Amino acid sequence: MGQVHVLDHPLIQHKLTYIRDKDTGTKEFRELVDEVAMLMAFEITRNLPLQEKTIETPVMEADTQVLAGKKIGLVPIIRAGLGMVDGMLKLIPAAKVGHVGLYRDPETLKPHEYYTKLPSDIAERELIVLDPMLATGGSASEAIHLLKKRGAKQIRLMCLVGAPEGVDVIHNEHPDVDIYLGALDDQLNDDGFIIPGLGDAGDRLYGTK
Ligand SMILES: O=P(O)(O)OC[C@H]1O[C@H](OP(=O)(O)OP(=O)(O)O)[C@H](O)[C@@H]1O
Ligand SMILES: O=c1cc[nH]c(=O)[nH]1
Ligand SMILES: [Mg+2]
Repeated sequence: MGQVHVLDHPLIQHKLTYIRDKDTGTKEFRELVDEVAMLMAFEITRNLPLQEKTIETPVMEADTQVLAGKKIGLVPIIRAGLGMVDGMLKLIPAAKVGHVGLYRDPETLKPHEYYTKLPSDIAERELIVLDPMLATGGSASEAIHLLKKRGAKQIRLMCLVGAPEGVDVIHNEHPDVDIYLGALDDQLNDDGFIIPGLGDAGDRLYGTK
């Protein structure tokens, strides 16, 4: 079964508080999501492989390390996942970006795909699926199914806020996928919203309420 990592760095938790606050407006919300994505990128890249490199410092020769060049792919789930891309790219600028467009039907809560465009070499890349919200898990699970159908082999999922229901769905349907969250919240309400959550991430990012 995949692991769940709650990234409890104080800066992430502090910024998440203001992301959750209903009085935070669109501009600030977008900036905070960008910043938290960057901080989460710092944590999620801890496992990147290094290789030895010998250099000359001004004083002497030194055996040091540089990134081994593992290929990364970011896959935001449109719309809300787009808000996390720039923050990730600040720390992983060489990553390629694929897009999966899904919306959740408000009645059935089932995801509907409307757009997919991926780098041609996803099978060779470690993919990080981005979406601020992991609620029922339907959207993230569908995105991961879709990536696997197109050849993806290594996938991780990164969300700002998750519900236990969504975590269970990913564990059951994709036991090979580790999940990285800013917070694991209590549960879903009757409308399928995470509580306490932060509301509708896409609407808050783009001001479409
Ligand atoms: O885990 P789930 O129950 O599937 O819910 C989570 C999904 O719902 C939201 O997207 P939404 O459908 O609102 O689309 P949007 O990003 O275009 O607003 C969110 O960004 C996730 O993609
Ligand atoms: O709480 C939720 C659940 C699904 N989608 C959101 O944007 N927020
Ligand atoms: Mg939405």
